[in-house]
Amino acid sequence: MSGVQLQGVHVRLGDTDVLRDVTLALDARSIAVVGENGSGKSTLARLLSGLVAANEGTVRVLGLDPVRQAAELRRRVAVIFSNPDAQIVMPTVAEDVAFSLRAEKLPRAEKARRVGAALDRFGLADLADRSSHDLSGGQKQLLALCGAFVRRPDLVVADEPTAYLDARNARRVADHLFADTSHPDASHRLVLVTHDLRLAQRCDTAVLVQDGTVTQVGPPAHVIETYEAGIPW
Ligand SMILES: Nc1ncnc2c1ncn2[C@@H]1O[C@H](COP(=O)(O)OP(=O)(O)OP(=O)(O)O)[C@@H](O)[C@H]1O
Repeated sequence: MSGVQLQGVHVRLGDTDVLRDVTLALDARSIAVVGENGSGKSTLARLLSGLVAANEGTVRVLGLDPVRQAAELRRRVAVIFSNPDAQIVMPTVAEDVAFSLRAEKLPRAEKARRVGAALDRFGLADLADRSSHDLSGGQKQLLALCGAFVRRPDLVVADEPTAYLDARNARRVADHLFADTSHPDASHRLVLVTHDLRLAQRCDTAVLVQDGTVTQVGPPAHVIETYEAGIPW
């Protein structure tokens, strides 16, 4: 299964060339995307999730064309944002996780089993009947993750998933994102947009985005060094 391949990609939003001439071929299991505010990282994440289309160039994610094979991409790619409120739709925690499986053709008992296992795994079993909107920010992000992982995605695209979390919840969320790929619900690849450079270090490879273009790809330590060297203190 191939990962991410971009060839000469341009994305224009309004009057802005947000991504310019991006060419990438990445097969790492975890990819960090780092760079300054407004450099184009979220747009790159949205491009890989099929939420934004390229104006020029070719995009392949897991070998799929995100425009022509949008339904298949949505089935195999899960997206996590900084603000979990954008992803929580059902009144209770258990219903919200079950909602993620609505499109899966599975027997009802199997769906219930998967929801139960996912709630356990994300430490939400005791909160199953609680109102999803009354959870704390950290619990909500775990719920968003639970809803993403219950579908057993092949790729998780996470855009600053720890931005609003305290240290303990940030670590919990990160541990789930990087979870042992032998776990039945976690044999996924990860694209992680983050300003947390320690988190970026945990990835297999990193991409530096500067002013709408990818300027470096390589081991996270090298890419972070380049990024930090370019910041005027
Ligand atoms: N829908 C849009 N229309 C016009 N410009 C946009 C749109 N979305 C994003 N942009 C612009 O594209 C640029 C890149 O935005 P993007 O959100 O991808 O950056 P980012 O690197 O994720 O930033 P941050 O680290 O602050 O989240 C910014 O200048 C932003 O204002």
